[in-house]
Amino acid sequence: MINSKIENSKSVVILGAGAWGTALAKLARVNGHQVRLWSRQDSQTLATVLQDADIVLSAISMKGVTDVASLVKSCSLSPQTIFVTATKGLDPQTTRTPSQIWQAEFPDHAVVVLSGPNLSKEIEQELPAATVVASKNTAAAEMVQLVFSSSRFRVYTNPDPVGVELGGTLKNVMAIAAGVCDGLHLGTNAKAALVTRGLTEMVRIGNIFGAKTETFYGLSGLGDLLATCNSPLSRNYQVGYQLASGKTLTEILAALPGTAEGVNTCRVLMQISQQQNIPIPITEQVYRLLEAEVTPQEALDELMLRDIKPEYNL
Ligand SMILES: NC(=O)c1ccc[n+]([C@@H]2O[C@H](COP(=O)([O-])OP(=O)(O)OC[C@H]3O[C@@H](n4cnc5c(N)ncnc54)[C@H](O)[C@@H]3O)[C@@H](O)[C@H]2O)c1
Ligand SMILES: O=P(O)(O)OC[C@H](O)CO
Repeated sequence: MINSKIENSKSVVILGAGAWGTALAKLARVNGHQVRLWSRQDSQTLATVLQDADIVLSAISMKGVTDVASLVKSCSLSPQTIFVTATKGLDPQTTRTPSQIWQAEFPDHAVVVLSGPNLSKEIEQELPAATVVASKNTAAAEMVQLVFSSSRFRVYTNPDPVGVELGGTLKNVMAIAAGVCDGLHLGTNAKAALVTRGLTEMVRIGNIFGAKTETFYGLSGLGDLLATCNSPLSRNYQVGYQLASGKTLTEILAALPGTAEGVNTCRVLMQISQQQNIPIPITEQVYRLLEAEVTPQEALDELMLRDIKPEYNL
């Protein structure tokens, strides 16, 4: 039995009033919590909004996370305030994840990652969904679990924050590839191969960050990969689908509602792959396509004609 319609109502501040911040605000409000939604256009100062916050949840696009985290640092907060990050991206300057940025700014606070197969339009329509909240601080993750759990939003805890965070981040690049695959009408076999080999590539990158392999087989990895690679509601999938139809990236992004984080993530992953010398062939072809160095058909041919090899390096 979920007891999240708490006697003990929490004060939740959500930073970022875009599609995801707004959907998460609604979920916490339905459970009886006091929710304040802040965006950079807000007439109230951030310091006023943050007063007495039990939970500060960031649903800011990756490009704003570093600036907003340092803005929050200039405000006064209780030492018990829990930070939650729901951003799915990587910092292009440092290659850090959003939780690593928040934890570096607030080393004495608990930081929780929230990530899963959560297309915000479906959640706004009150369709059932599940997600994961992950932290090294189990009590903090359990508090966030209670705040958001309901009969239509099932929240699991997990002790591998970076693994949970990277599942949601890395699948965005695969969703661009899946959109291309569907846009080219390559069929179900091709899509299954792409998603499965994509997951192998996600695990390879995740292990460099210290993420656990098994985390990628859960909701935040495989789960979000399946949702995003199969739904036209995904902005990342839309980028790939429209690239396959011959549009340029500039044209696509100009008309896209909201953020497609996979574009920036793909560029950051290329830096990591060069520094660490790890093979990420699908990501590399998505990168070359985004940079207009190859056509969708050429990217496909490059992938199909790579050296043949065993499925696993045992
Ligand atoms: N929409 C979804 O279905 C969904 C689901 C799960 C996770 N996410 C992730 O959540 C994040 C936000 O996605 P979204 O769909 O809400 O995007 P969005 O484009 O609808 O909203 C982004 C928000 O970030 C804010 N922002 C951007 N740059 C900023 C800056 N420099 N300073 C302050 N604020 C800034 C914008 O004002 C806006 O409020 C992304 O990382 C996305 O991957 C989205
Ligand atoms: O619209 P996208 O591609 O950013 O995907 C949204 C969420 O990450 C799905 O879980």
